[in-house]
Amino acid sequence: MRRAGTLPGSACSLAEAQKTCSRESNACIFPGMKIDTLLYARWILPIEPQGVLLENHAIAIDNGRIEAILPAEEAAQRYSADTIRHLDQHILLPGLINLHGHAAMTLMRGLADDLPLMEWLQQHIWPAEQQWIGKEFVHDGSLLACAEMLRGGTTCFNDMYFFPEETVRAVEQAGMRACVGLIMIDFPTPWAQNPDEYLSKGIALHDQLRGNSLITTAFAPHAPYTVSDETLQRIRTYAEELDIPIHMHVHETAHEVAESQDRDGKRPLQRLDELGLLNPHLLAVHMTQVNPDEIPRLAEAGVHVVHCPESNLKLASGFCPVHQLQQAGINLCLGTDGAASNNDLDMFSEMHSAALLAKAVAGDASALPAEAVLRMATLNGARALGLEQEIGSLEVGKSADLIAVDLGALETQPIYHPVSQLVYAAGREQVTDVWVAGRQLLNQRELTTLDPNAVLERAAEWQQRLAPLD
Ligand SMILES: CSC[C@H]1O[C@@H](n2cnc3c(O)ncnc32)[C@H](O)[C@@H]1O
Ligand SMILES: [Zn+2]
Repeated sequence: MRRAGTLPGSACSLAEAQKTCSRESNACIFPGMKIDTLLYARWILPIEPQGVLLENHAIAIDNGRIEAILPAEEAAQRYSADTIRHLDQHILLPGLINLHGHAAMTLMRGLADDLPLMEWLQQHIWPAEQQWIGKEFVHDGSLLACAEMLRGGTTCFNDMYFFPEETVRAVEQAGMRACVGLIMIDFPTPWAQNPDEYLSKGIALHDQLRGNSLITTAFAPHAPYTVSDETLQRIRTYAEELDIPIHMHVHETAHEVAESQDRDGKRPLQRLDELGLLNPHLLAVHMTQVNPDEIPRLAEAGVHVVHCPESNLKLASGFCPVHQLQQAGINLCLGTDGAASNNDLDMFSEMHSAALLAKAVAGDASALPAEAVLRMATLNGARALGLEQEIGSLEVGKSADLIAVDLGALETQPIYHPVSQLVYAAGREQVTDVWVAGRQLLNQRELTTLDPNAVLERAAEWQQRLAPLD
């Protein structure tokens, strides 16, 4: 790991200033340039360039974007700001990106535990969804999810759930960033009755969100076992036309693969390949059942794999071979899945679990080191969502989506390697501050956009409705 002063911006010559600053004029060379926010931090982990950790640097933020990253002394000379923070025992890093979840399912947290996937879905979750989901449910559950994610350092999430316009409403209230799923499942639900209705509602939402700087869309066919060939082909065509991702549960369990072999005489991945879905639009979630001969095909096709270690462990779904996938050059991302199968939306514990599990599965203690898992939880996720130019790393010109983590707590002392502390020792409660597009959404652990008491009240009401306590 290289340290200190390796990013542009460490010297204040005009040439450097022009490289460092996003503004076109040479205004940066005048001391005291006015910006919105100046964050001094003990450490900054930009993620890109890889291997860089800056010490005693500052991030200048203006108009929602990263204006400069530079040594603290230079920042003090160069900028004045409306908001200045001294984060003396903190590390600043990009906001975490949760690449798979069902936000509204926070309201089903703990409703049905200790069951395998299909029993959990068919006997508990789907019947509860048929009875309870609606606009209010999805809005309230999504708001609870946004509050939980923000307090845990997640600034962006990729979602798949019914009534996605209500998830959008919650995300807008929270001020977060999200990619909402245009869902598809081959049975009628309170959201839509048939594939045509699912598709037309999804495309209408996509049209409505055009130009939204924080919320994007992806097609979200539920899984190979719940969506027909015909519908998958339509989705492939639309995804290419609109240039948006396809977010899907794939090869989650051995049962899914065996059933597909019985029904179609082929594994789901082969079926998806024949339908033309193995391409860089596809975000294949779970992937616990992967044959060695499928890996080169996934790599060649540019498929992104979303690893959800805790949900896979809890549902006993299996183990995703992350080390092998990574060695093949596949873009690996990280997701929590919904709170009904995890049972939290904690990307810190997800990183911890991913790093440990990868070593056990590969039988190799060097598999998935801390820096690699942080990249999965940030830049790789941004890449899968087509947002690599905007978020995922702290780079000049990118959106100021970042978090501060206090490493001063006794749980993360002493500090030999801050990056190791983040993955192997820190907890989400050490996230103190969160910004999305330069706007502060968590300030010293206080949510700035959401009222936690109101969110809690609604969650308690839903719990009464779903399963009244005696
Ligand atoms: C079409 S909306 C999403 C749909 O997916 C269900 N779901 C939640 N978690 C999982 C999982 O791990 N595998 C498969 N399906 C899952 C959720 O309850 C909704 O019905
Ligand atoms: Zn899921």
